Amino acid sequence: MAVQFGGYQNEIYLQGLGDKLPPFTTDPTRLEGLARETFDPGPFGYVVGGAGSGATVAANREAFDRWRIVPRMLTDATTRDLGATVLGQSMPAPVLLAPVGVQSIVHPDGELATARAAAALGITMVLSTASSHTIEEVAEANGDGPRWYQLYWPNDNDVTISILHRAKAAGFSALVVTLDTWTLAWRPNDLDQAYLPFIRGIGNAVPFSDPAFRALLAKSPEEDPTAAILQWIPMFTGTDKRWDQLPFLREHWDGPIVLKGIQHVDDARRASDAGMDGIVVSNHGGRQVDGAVAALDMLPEIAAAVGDRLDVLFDSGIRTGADVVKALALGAKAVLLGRPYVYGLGLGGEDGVRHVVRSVLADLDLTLGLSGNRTLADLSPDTLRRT
Ligand SMILES: Cc1cc2nc3c(=O)[nH]c(=O)nc-3n(C[C@H](O)[C@H](O)[C@H](O)COP(=O)(O)O)c2cc1C
Ligand SMILES: O=C(O)C(=O)c1ccccc1
Repeated sequence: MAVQFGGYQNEIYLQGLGDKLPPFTTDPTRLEGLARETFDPGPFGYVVGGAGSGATVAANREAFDRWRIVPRMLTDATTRDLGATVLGQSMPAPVLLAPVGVQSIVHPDGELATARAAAALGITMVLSTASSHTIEEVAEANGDGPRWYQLYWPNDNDVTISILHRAKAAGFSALVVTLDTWTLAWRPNDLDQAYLPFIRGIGNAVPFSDPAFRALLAKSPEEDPTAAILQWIPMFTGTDKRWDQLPFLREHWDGPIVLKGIQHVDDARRASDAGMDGIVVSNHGGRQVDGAVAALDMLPEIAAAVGDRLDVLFDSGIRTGADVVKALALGAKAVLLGRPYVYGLGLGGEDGVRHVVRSVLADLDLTLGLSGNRTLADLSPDTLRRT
């Protein structure tokens, strides 16, 4: 049975009869403003921020704005099925939670809250290598929920193997390898406040918990946390990685592998030629290359080139149900939600994440139906008009 995500609408109206309001806004585009009022300036600047002038953060949104949905009438779309199959896994909706590091900077429960919210909805979470809680703790909080692991590919092979082992043993089913963040971009929001969470020892549990990494240190992370972090940072970003090293991951990861941060069609082809199972077309939410093309603008060409050979996922700029419709119509099988759920986490912990995700999914369900589409298979470039 398809989950009727649009039911959140009725639930909210009916709760209103008992004078109960939703925890905060149901409009994900207003979350940034709410977060600005409530988060500490360091964490807020970090989450909202982008590379350089912010041109690519803005471009990601402008790209969505150039596409409009063309609704169809009198179709059989009264009840929808948002079900999707990604990497052979069936999902109740084509939305995953993007890997976001150091979530404890916005809420003490961090990734544990995100894991619980995702599990409650049956939505797949992607856990960052830069998680504030250990791989094992997040897996426990996620319970029977579906989960993937995002790798920042360490330069040290023993550390990589250790992390992959732990993720597999903890029930993470797919590996998402992020390629676009082998160093951090020039990020004026963070630089102006001299704020970088993990260098302050906030938020990243992996360096402190991983036995293979600990074995490399002269002093334990408990004795000298700064030295541990300073050794971790250059190692875990994968500066020495090249295309010909992908077989190493195949050797040490028994499951599907997805490359995240693909923006050029030739890189998408290389991923496919390397036997990857999927890609995430993404510019990291505009946080890495200022002036980079909007991720959505590259999606149609990439989907046309490799969409029949691997699963094309998308992120960077998804805010509303309509945005999900647009990305799917342009060739994505599923999308990753980024900043909106992080704002939800900061505003309301587990319930806040749940509220944001339910809002996006309800909006998606209703927008899909009202535009005349019953399933995701009904979406195509023909659903949209470029304006
Ligand atoms: C605060 C923050 C931390 C992030 N940390 C990671 C990370 O650890 N690993 C990763 O692959 N992507 C990371 N990302 C990128 C997201 O996975 C995703 O690509 C991006 O948020 C999508 O853009 P959007 O938030 O504008 O939708 C981070 C993004 C933000 C906002
Ligand atoms: O800030 C980011 O975008 C990001 O990807 C990251 C990198 C290292 C640690 C935490 C998050």
